[in-house]
Amino acid sequence: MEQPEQTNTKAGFVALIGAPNAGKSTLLNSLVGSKVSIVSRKVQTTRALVRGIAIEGEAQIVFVDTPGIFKPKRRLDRAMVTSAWGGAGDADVIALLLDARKGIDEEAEAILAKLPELKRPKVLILNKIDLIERSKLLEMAAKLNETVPFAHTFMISALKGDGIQTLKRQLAEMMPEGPWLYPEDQISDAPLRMLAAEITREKIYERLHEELPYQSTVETDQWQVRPDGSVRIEQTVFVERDSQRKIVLGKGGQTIKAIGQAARKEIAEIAESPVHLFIFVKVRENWSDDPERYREMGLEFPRG
Ligand SMILES: Nc1nc2c(ncn2[C@@H]2O[C@H](COP(=O)(O)OP(=O)(O)OP(=O)(O)O)[C@@H](O)[C@H]2O)c(=O)[nH]1
Repeated sequence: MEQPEQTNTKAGFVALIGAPNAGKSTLLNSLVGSKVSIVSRKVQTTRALVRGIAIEGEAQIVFVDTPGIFKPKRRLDRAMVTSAWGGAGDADVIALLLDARKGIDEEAEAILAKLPELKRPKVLILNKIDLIERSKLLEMAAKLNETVPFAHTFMISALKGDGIQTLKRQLAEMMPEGPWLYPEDQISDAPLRMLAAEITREKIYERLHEELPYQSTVETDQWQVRPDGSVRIEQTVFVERDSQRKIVLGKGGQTIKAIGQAARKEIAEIAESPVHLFIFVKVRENWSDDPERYREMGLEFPRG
């Protein structure tokens, strides 16, 4: 793994919580770089989706999205809200991103009421400060800090780049010491790999959720850009029993074929290039107890 040789590296997860339009994508783009914008498509079935990986000095900061927390609408979203909060609870830092111009609306209040349940360090990020008077901004920050004790409050304009460097530096500071979670040469496509896995998982779920509730996980093992610009992707679906493997494959491989076709189409859209997708189905007992599988999903293995 390529990373600075010193032992004082830091790495961790930041759960970025923000209502639609708060400016999450804009912020991630300026923290992480251009690649992440490709990943703005919402996959709402996920527990925690890696949206981008930023490097600041010796620190690697992995931003995960916790979708569905704000006003979940679809049935599946509602079912995932509990675990989305769980995902945020596993993060090293929880960052609440609010549109300062909107003030503290109903959605923000609902989040603020739940935040204290998560026993992790929290930071407040007030975005779009270019659109609001300073006195109003300070008033809002004070009010929010009365409700929830935030470790830090940042006032930024994601669009104009104001306050971004300070935010990045402070988040890096807050990461726990430890080796980097992703090798440097994989950083740019890590969110895409993860998203591609999520898409395939979504397709499996859509077709088989009655027969296969939460018993499969998907990993992207290979993401190789070929000279003609197409991408060769290999994924593995892990199930817990051979009977489940048979279900995923279907009669004469029909089910996995249909899943693969649907997934390939969507992955090609996010990759913005033709995709050759190869899916393998493997039985691995107790994958849900294996820390490595969690890391692959961009999650920390639940402690205790
Ligand atoms: N004026 C101003 N506009 C901003 C700022 N940050 C984001 N915006 C705008 O707010 C809108 C929503 O921004 P997005 O980054 O798409 O926000 P998002 O909906 O949270 O992102 P998703 O998670 O992808 O849905 C866009 O039109 C942005 O240009 C800011 O600091 N100032």
